[in-house]
Amino acid sequence: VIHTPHGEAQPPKSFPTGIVIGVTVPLVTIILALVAFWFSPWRRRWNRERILVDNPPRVVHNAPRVVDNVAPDSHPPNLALLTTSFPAVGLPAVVQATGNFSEANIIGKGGFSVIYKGELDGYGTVAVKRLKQDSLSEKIKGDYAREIVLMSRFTHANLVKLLCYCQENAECILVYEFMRNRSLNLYIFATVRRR
Ligand SMILES: Nc1ncnc2c1ncn2[C@@H]1O[C@H](COP(=O)(O)OP(=O)(O)OP(=O)(O)O)[C@@H](O)[C@H]1O
Repeated sequence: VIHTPHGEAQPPKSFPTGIVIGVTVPLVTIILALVAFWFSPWRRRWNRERILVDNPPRVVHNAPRVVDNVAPDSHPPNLALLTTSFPAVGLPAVVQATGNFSEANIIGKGGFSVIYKGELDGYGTVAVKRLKQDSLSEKIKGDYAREIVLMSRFTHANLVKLLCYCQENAECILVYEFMRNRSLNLYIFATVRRR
């Protein structure tokens, strides 16, 4: 209570409601938008794009062409793959590496794939990303081919290395270097945050 010179008691002055609402509502909206963005797939894509923009591709000129790696009796490779130079691996080798895609070797699940840990001849410990058969739409196959074309041209500390691929018997499989002990997100996003 505030006392005037005349001794009359006056109620304490508060901020006008309009100002309080005018400041609080935009502030809360901005905070909610930031939280939503932080957990959204857009942030992941944005981070990936920043890595690619900051680090232009290093084109590999001397790797063997994909077409040289395709066994004569296997399916013809996707057209997009012919434009790249990248090692393919046979399905029997991947089956052996993952213990016939054993449940015990599953280390992760993606939206369209299951990821297995494996020991692949010539590569050592690897992560095998096997696209789910029920997810193999034309779009997903296109994304798979694009991932091979793009990843075969990039080498960067923040990108998990794609070692080879397997496209046989309707299987679409990507073989990556195995990242030990930690979530991939930590590898992918950590350096971007430090910048
Ligand atoms: N190279 C790797 N080394 C170790 N673990 C891996 C590797 N790749 C994937 N994983 C494991 O699998 C999980 C899912 O992988 P990832 O995030 O690549 O799937 P995704 O991109 O969601 O899949 P999709 O393309 O099907 O949507 C990861 O969180 C991680 O635990």
